[in-house]
Amino acid sequence: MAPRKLAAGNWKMNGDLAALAEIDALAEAHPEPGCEVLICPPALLVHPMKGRVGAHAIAVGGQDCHARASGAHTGDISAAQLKDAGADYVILGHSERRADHGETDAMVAAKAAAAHAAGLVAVICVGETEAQRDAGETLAVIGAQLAGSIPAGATAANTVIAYEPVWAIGTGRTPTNDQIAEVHGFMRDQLGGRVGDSGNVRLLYGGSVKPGNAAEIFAIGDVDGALVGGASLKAADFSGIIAALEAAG
Ligand SMILES: O=C(CO)COP(=O)(O)O
Repeated sequence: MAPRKLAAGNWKMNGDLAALAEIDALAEAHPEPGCEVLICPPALLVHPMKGRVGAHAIAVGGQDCHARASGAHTGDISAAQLKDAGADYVILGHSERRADHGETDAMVAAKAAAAHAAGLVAVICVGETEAQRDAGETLAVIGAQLAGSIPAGATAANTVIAYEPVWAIGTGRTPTNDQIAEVHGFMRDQLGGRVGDSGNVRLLYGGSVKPGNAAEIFAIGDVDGALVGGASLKAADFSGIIAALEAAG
């Protein structure tokens, strides 16, 4: 059976063909990773990255897809096209997409349904802003995002949930362990009855995860891995996070 825990890298709008050398370094550092390893580069790099990965156990994913299978949608990419290019995953509903492109929960759910139809695992992102946390609305916000963003037919096999507090992304700030544990426990409860095999859905934490704080975060109950931005760009950094997840068992 494949390892259940997941170390996922989100390169965002970073990287070029030369950056694919990081894949070689990662594969060398983790010839047989004890957790699942995923990198989501910009769409243009999905196919060359998949080629670079070769037979190594590193999965490749997209960072967004359109809700439709094909058609007159200039500049967009379908889930089937990502799959065709070698992707096995797609990140959906990242807070940067929600902010920059006005993506709503309903749009994220439609994209996730398209991803499932194309055979991709959807990594659905949720998370509160700092103002929402300060107002005591965190669980209400996360509950509403989960209710609206997860499509019918979601299961532990085709869906991963990433909790990414907006205020922790790229800031070097992270929630306390208790705050992460509270949200992850809440999410596990919310998935019950709504997502198939909900106890096995991978729940990732994302937001300023680094080699130096990864072990502490992975020791928190119901944290099944991480969605990593900046620290996924260099193999040396991402490797430290993968090692921490492997050690967490
Ligand atoms: O948004 C993130 C991953 O999707 C987190 O980004 P950072 O790890 O750079 O904070």
